[in-house]
Amino acid sequence: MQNKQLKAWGLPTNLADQTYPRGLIMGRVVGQNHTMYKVKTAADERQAVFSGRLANLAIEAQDYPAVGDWVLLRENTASADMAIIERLLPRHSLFLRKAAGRKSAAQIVATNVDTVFICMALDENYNLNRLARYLVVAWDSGATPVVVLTKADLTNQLTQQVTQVTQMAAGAQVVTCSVTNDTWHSIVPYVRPSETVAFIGSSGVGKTTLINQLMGEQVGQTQAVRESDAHGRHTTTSRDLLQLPNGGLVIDTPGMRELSVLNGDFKTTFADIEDLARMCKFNDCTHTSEPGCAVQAAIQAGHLSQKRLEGYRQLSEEATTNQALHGKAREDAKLARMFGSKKQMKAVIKERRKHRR
Ligand SMILES: Nc1nc2c(ncn2[C@@H]2O[C@H](COP(=O)(O)OP(=O)(O)OP(=O)(O)O)[C@@H](O)[C@H]2O)c(=O)[nH]1
Ligand SMILES: [Zn+2]
Repeated sequence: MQNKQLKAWGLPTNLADQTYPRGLIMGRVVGQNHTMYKVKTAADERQAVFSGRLANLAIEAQDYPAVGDWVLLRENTASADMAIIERLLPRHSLFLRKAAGRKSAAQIVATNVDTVFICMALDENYNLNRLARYLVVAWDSGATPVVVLTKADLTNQLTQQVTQVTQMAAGAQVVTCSVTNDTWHSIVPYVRPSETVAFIGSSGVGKTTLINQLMGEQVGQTQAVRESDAHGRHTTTSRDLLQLPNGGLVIDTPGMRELSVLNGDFKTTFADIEDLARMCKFNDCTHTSEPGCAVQAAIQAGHLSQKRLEGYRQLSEEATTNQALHGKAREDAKLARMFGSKKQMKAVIKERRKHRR
């Protein structure tokens, strides 16, 4: 009974079929504001905090609940309207990025997404390398990417751009839309009842505008918080999962100034290059000047662009660097947990050495 309502919110069969400890209530995280979560249960929508944070248990960003997650709640006897998220249920997709700044902490963008709309505007936002960046992260998330070229009314090179994007996004569907005419309908077939879609892309590409179109008559009721940024523009600052009139579920994400790659799926995004690389004479070919390099041969023959190879190289190097940094950040976090802080850790080590002498 309970499950039927939750299925409308995207509850997958494998989670619905499990038995859970008595007294726990299942729900989906539909909003988050710092440490406070908004959870939709079959009966209501309630505020909750995460037990892992209270107990200082969670170690990594991935261990925290995020918008899109399925969780188990425990009623809080001390405070009737504040529940506790006791358990985070397994995810079928996880969109992760490196948090802004030099520290290489991972940050969850959204979870349990079925289709991710990678939005790129056909104005000065148009950038094929950035698109590749979004694609490697999106393919890695487990969701299916669809490239949405927005503001089609602002370009006079539509055909050429669509061709370039289609080549770059091999394997992913590409649609164009504009809200000034009715072409925004091109995204509608991907928004199916009980399935979750997420919109990602730079700030200002028109994500919220598209969501408002999907909301139809409910325009203005999107709950995303709109705040003015430094340039006085309105921008999305919180993440929310909304139910559309057609039963589809949508997650708006704050615009990203930069999407740094932590984990990426290069096999899918750059399948052409990875296929060629397997035919190189040397296993560790760097595709620069080695004899028998199939990648360079493809460039000479005009089957592959040098620019694409450079984009591939840059992104995979970035992923390697970020993973190394991330590994170090994880190690530091572990030490901090064991010793309180790096300073304390050093004090402990010093103390031990003294005793050994
Ligand atoms: N010309 C044109 N303008 C559009 C189109 N879609 C959106 N815009 C405009 O672009 C601006 C930014 O749109 P938003 O929907 O707020 O962009 P966003 O991606 O949600 O931005 P963030 O919330 O900062 O991430 C607004 O002024 C919209 O009116 C379009 O198809 N054509
Ligand atoms: Zn090679």
